[in-house]
Amino acid sequence: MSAQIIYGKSISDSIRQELLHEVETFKSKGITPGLVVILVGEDPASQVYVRNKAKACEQLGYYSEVVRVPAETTQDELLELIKKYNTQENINGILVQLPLPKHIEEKAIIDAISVEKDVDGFHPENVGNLMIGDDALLPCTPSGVIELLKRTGNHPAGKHAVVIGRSNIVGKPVAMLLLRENATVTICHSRTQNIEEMARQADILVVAVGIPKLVKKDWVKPGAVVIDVGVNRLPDGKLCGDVDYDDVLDVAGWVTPVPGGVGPMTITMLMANTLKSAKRAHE
Ligand SMILES: NC(=O)C1=CN([C@@H]2O[C@H](COP(=O)(O)OP(=O)(O)OC[C@H]3O[C@@H](n4cnc5c(N)ncnc54)[C@H](OP(=O)(O)O)[C@@H]3O)[C@@H](O)[C@H]2O)C=CC1
Ligand SMILES: Nc1nc(=O)c2c([nH]1)NC[C@@H]1CN(c3ccc(C(=O)N[C@@H](CCC(=O)O)C(=O)O)cc3)C=[N+]21
Ligand SMILES: [Mg+2]
Repeated sequence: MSAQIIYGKSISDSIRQELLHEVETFKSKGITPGLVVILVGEDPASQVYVRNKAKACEQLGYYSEVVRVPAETTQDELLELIKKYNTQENINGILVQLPLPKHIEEKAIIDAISVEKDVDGFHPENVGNLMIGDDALLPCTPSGVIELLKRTGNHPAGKHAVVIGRSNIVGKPVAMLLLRENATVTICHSRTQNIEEMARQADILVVAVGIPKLVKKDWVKPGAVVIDVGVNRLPDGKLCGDVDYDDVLDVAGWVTPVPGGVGPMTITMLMANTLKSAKRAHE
């Protein structure tokens, strides 16, 4: 038996097609969604994401700006830039690429982005609304994971979901969304004991750690759905996930590849959030 592959790229393409129809209706009223991506410094990995985001904007006919500022930019300068885009009417979404250089306090930057334009869903008010279950701008990678599950018929309700990783960007919010979808959720992290055994209890295993090929076949319950959020650049320049894809292939029921799994969904959910924000701005 071999796992079914969850082609995030093609699911992402069909969601973009759905979005395109909505965008066209919206644009016929003379309104264009706008996104700005702010990139501090020259991190080559970030450059790729930024390029993919700009490409998605072009594909959907959004207005898009990419602002590149040097790594030495001060926190105050960055705050000024955010303030400008908070009030700029043709911009509905502001994304500041993380991580930021060490001299800039991430929290201060995230707090400064207006809640309505926080298309990453990282602002404390959006995080709070996610916890409470109110309609919020949801973080892109976590909501992309939920879409992948639902669109492959792997509905989380009643399932045991194990999330490995507890970052504010991925692990914690994906756990919260799975809970919202009525899964029973376990969160594992670097201090978890017997992590393999924990993972093996999962009907749905979501891995967001940042260690190449950490998860092997003995971490996976036969038939489980394995969602690999990890994007790691190997020394040879290739991308790989946090899951040893080839190893788990004959144990898992479903598995996402890297690249072509969660990554494209993240960008698509960003586009969806930007449209949502644009619609709200014109209600
Ligand atoms: N596909 C996409 O769109 C995206 C992909 N990513 C990728 O996902 C991965 C995770 O990103 P992010 O959440 O930001 O990473 P962080 O480094 O912020 O968090 C990593 C988490 O993994 C935990 N961890 C570290 N080592 C182990 C271990 N040996 N066993 C169990 N848990 C461990 C940490 O635990 P502790 O809290 O105890 O330190 C932490 O909670 C990265 O590869 C990143 O590139 C990220 C965002 C979007
Ligand atoms: N404010 C902020 N928001 C983010 O959402 C954010 C961030 N900062 N910092 C970095 C992480 C990482 N991330 C990815 C997005 C897309 C792909 C992606 O498109 N991946 C493609 C391949 C891309 C490639 O070739 O490198 C794939 O997996 O198929 C990967 C990773 C968003 N992040
Ligand atoms: Mg991090």
